[in-house]
Amino acid sequence: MAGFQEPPIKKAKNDRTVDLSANTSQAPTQPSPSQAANGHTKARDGLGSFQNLKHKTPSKGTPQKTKNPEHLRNLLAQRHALPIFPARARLLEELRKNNTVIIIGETGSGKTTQIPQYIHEERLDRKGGICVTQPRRVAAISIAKRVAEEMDTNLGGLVGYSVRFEEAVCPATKVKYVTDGMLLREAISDPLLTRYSWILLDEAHERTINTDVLFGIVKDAQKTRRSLPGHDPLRLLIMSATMDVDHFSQYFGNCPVLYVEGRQHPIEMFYAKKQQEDYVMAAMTTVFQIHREAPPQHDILLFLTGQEEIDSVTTNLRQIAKDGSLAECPRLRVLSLYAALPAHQQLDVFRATAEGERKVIVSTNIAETSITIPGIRYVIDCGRAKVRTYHPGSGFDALKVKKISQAQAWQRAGRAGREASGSCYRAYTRAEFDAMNVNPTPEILRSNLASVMLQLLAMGIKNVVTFDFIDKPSAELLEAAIVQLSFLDAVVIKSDSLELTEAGRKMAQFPLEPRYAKVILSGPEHGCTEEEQAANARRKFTSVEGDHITLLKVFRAFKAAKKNKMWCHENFLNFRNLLYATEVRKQLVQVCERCGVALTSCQQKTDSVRRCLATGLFTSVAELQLDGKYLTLDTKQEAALHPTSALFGGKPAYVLFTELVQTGKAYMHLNSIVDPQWLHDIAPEYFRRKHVKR
Ligand SMILES: Nc1ncnc2c1ncn2[C@@H]1O[C@H](COP(=O)(O)OP(=O)(O)OP(=O)(O)O)[C@@H](O)[C@H]1O
Repeated sequence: MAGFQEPPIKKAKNDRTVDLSANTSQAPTQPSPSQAANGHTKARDGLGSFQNLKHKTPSKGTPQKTKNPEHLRNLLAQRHALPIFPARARLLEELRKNNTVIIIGETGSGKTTQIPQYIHEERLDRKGGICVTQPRRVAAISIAKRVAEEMDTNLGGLVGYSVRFEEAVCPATKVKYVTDGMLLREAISDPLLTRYSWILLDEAHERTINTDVLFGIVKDAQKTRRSLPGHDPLRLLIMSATMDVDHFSQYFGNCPVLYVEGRQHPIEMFYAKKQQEDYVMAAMTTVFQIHREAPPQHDILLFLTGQEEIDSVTTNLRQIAKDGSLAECPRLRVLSLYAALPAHQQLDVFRATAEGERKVIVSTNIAETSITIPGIRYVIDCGRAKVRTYHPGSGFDALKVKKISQAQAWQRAGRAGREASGSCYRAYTRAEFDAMNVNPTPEILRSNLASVMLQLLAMGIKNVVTFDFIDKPSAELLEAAIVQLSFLDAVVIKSDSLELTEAGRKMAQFPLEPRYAKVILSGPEHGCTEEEQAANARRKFTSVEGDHITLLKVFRAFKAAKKNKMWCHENFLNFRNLLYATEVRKQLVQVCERCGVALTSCQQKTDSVRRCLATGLFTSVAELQLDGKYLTLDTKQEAALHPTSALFGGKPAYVLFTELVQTGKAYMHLNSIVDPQWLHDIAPEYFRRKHVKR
């Protein structure tokens, strides 16, 4: 990189905030984590216990870890050194007084890990558990692990987590970290969220679609619980390091805003002296500058935009690390981190480095918020992220690299300086930073809303259009979702409301997009429920490895090989990914059983599988034109087969695609050949209007 300058940075504090750090000399004497856990064990079967979900740990009582007193003392000292600790008493006082509060505190001040523990230690969770949402699964899992350690309890006991297709909870779980999507799902069966006394919506500034919908759900649940006799109050905490405080406070009935001052470890900020033409090159150069100078075990976190870029940079970094001129430097362990990696691989980044080693983690914005990665002292921020925007008119998702917001830049910087002082290198100038948007655009204003709308309907919210959104999506987006759901026969449109059909009700039970749920529900009709689950299971963790039937064959072969690790190795298949697919499939089978969907298999008749896929994805079909190009039937958009597709190079007349993504050109991902006659059978009116020949 051309060089960095170091301007003074100090975030302005909002005028309306209450500074909790004032008057903090009277820090309370806390019970030790183990005392707190023990004390709580007695109350484990009280009203506040969670529903009995899948157990990863023994469900009897609150399992205790083998104690290591010194380690515990050390953890307790770390907790006491956090900026939030001196504010504990005042914070709790405010929480007792107010049913809803907004908490703003610097990254690393201790909001996510400490506040739930304070609530628990004071036994304010006697009547219901504490649920903390996170936008991402890797955060939910890793924070739950840390908090379980601090509370000296096994993960899945007093402290647990629940993310899609994976959870570690038991009836005694009191502090539960969940993805926002999971809490939304829970609200379908329990709209008043009765098993919780406390809901903490963390990283509110990120404005993920699920968190935005949760704002409305929890606000309504709180109001209804207040008005119904026999319900305990629902306490809400909205947390972040940076957010549009006035907007949020207004939405939540002018609730108070509490400000936790200070950070534990300083972060030195560096900006590029001049604008960088090639941010990837600039970032890589910075990695090696740091690598040459920093002591081993001072690790580096590099933020880039997407999987392909990250894969290419990790390959390059590994290559360059072999260079003779770096022989004196620590060994370099280069790791990738992005959403498409399976959970176990994502969690690899948390493993400490060996002696004489340095790890470099090259990540998307998946590592931007909440997490503490041990060892990270340096953050390099490219200032960009890949942003998905749905275009209702053309029906495709555009995936574009865009500048991040200032709030995101602060979050990225906040991943350094968590265990000790750190540095953040911004591959952009101070002027470029100043020109960034203050906050990111809420996802709900730029996403396909079909899934969310189905969930709201399943919760009994009849008029989705008048739902109390903090920021209302456009009429065009809402309309597009209604059209998609009615094509899937999930809803019927009545004069002023939407009504869920029986099929729609079932679709809402699946932790999948409505169109994939529809595919599974059509399984029995085509005698292939089992195959659909396999294909869907595989789809969860890979986007570009092949097409539906190829994946199905892989999955069947894996089962036939008795899930053998060596077999996977010999066939260049990822064993753990296939195991994960098996697990996902098992869970989808459970949902099918709950919904009364018969399990059938079409064996070798794989055209039934493709036909079944078309029942859910029939609006995602492209037709070959005379000039050899494809046009989507739905919106007449030009699209190409992605080079990774098994169909690439061939010219089938009709192609069903799973995803249409515009990166420069619009590419169809994960494709299957379909017969136009099937399309007419599935949705005659739709395809007649599209002039599809039989
Ligand atoms: N897995 C971990 N290993 C080591 N230290 C940790 C771990 N998790 C948390 N910590 C320590 O606890 C501190 C507080 O973390 P916490 O996630 O509660 O902060 P936060 O205020 O919620 O930050 P953010 O806004 O970035 O989410 C961290 O800065 C770090 O010192």
